[in-house]
Amino acid sequence: MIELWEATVHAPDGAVLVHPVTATLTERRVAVVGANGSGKSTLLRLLNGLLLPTSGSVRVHGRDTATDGPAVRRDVGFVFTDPEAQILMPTPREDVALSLRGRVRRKADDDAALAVLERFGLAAHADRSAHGLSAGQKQLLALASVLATGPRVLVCDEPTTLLDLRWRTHVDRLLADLDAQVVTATHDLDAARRADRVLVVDDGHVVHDGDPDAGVDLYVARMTAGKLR
Ligand SMILES: Nc1ncnc2c1ncn2[C@@H]1O[C@H](COP(=O)(O)OP(=O)(O)OP(=O)(O)O)[C@@H](O)[C@H]1O
Repeated sequence: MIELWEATVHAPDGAVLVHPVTATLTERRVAVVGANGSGKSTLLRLLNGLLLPTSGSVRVHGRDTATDGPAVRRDVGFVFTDPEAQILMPTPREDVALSLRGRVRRKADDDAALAVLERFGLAAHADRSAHGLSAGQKQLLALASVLATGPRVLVCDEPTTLLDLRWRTHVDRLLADLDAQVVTATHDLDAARRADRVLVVDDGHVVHDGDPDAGVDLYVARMTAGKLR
């Protein structure tokens, strides 16, 4: 469960990037939609304490991101739009194994890492350079490594943007089947309609919070009518 109470984000120059948001997210699948630069990523970064609200609070499973950041981040996995930001090791196998084992290296984890990579179509690349992967493969690796940590909540910032149709479908299914709560910022409106709850962000304001179809319809109407703030 994620609880935002009057959570607000100001830029250093005082501009309001996220206007006060109060919401209790209990649904398993929550989608966040909005135009480029509307504040989706900023809102998502609040959810694991990557960014702290400048006023108000954010709690995950009862823990405040401001006072209990490390514990929150153990529970909340975050998949960035740019996979380069989270590939830490030279090869895919090592990257996933690091997530599985923490700091102690064990052969069993290297084998388990290969099984994880298999699920993401990356087994053949397990021992090649992670930075030599294609953009879509890097996105799959970033997702595989985060899922290997077994998060209770997964926050994804446009996780399928770089993927071809086959892998987008695969990742959509995989996310749908996870036990973890998943909060996703997405420009894929069909995926947003399949969520349990949709938040629409417009110029830092949450202008809809609730029914997915109504939210996506509102977003499309605002975009096509040019009624962005
Ligand atoms: N540290 C910061 N200082 C000033 N402005 C910022 C800062 N971080 C983000 N912004 C601005 O806040 C706004 C929202 O950015 P954000 O990345 O949250 O948008 P987004 O909805 O995720 O966009 P996209 O769909 O393009 O990824 C943008 O105008 C961005 O330039």
